[in-house]
Amino acid sequence: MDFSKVPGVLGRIVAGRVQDYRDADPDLGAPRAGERRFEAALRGPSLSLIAEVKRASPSEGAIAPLDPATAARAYEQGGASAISCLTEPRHFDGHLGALREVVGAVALPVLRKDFVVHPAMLREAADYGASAALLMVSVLGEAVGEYLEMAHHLGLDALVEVHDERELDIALGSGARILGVNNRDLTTLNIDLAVSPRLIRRARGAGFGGVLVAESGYRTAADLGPVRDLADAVLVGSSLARSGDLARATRELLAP
Ligand SMILES: O=P(O)(O)OC[C@@H](O)[C@@H](O)c1c[nH]c2ccccc12
Repeated sequence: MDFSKVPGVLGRIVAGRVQDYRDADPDLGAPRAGERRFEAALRGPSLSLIAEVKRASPSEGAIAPLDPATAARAYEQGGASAISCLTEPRHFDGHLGALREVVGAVALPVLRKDFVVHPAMLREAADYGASAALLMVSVLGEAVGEYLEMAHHLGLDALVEVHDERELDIALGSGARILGVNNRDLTTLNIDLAVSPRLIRRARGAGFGGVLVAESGYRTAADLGPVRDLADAVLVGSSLARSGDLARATRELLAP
């Protein structure tokens, strides 16, 4: 695949990951049974929360020096339904070891949050105990369908992420069961909370029956209003990570 056309900040992050995995073995090995734990955790009568272990980001720089296992436990105590763990090292201060620590610390399903550009990244996610991996249409384009099959081969759920109508149409055609709509444009880092409601309505209108996740930029319970009766789940990182009391911040975010 040619990733050199990915624009802006996202392009720079992706270029680093392409380098990191240039010589990695693409072999996935034998098929593994899928438990679909991540998907199941997000379905439910009320809005579910995926709480993210996020120590830094390109838009905010250092966020908080979280210990991944401690942070994940606090999110679990606060009522999160799943944990997202960033493993990208250069821009998000994540690492693969954090994934294993988080998986060992909580009973909740864990998402490997990274810029997947190589099959080995999915094999690692499964080897380190993740229940799911992020696949970004802004990075993979039409190849997202192949990556989805690889994730399922490994027994992983996939959160297929989109940011605009064109990406959504690719995701809908890929066979994705879990769709995430990112309010943040990763090429410019601008946030617009109107993006998730708009694309979630479009996905439902197109007959999508899977799980829908609104992502990025949510700080308060009030912020969740526009997606409360629309999305199955929200993905929140920075505002929880920065709060100083992660369990309490999680509880307050989920309070209706
Ligand atoms: O910190 P926030 O604004 O609550 O956002 C969390 C999450 O949505 C964000 O970290 C994210 C969404 N998609 C991504 C893709 C790669 C890296 C990070 C992300």
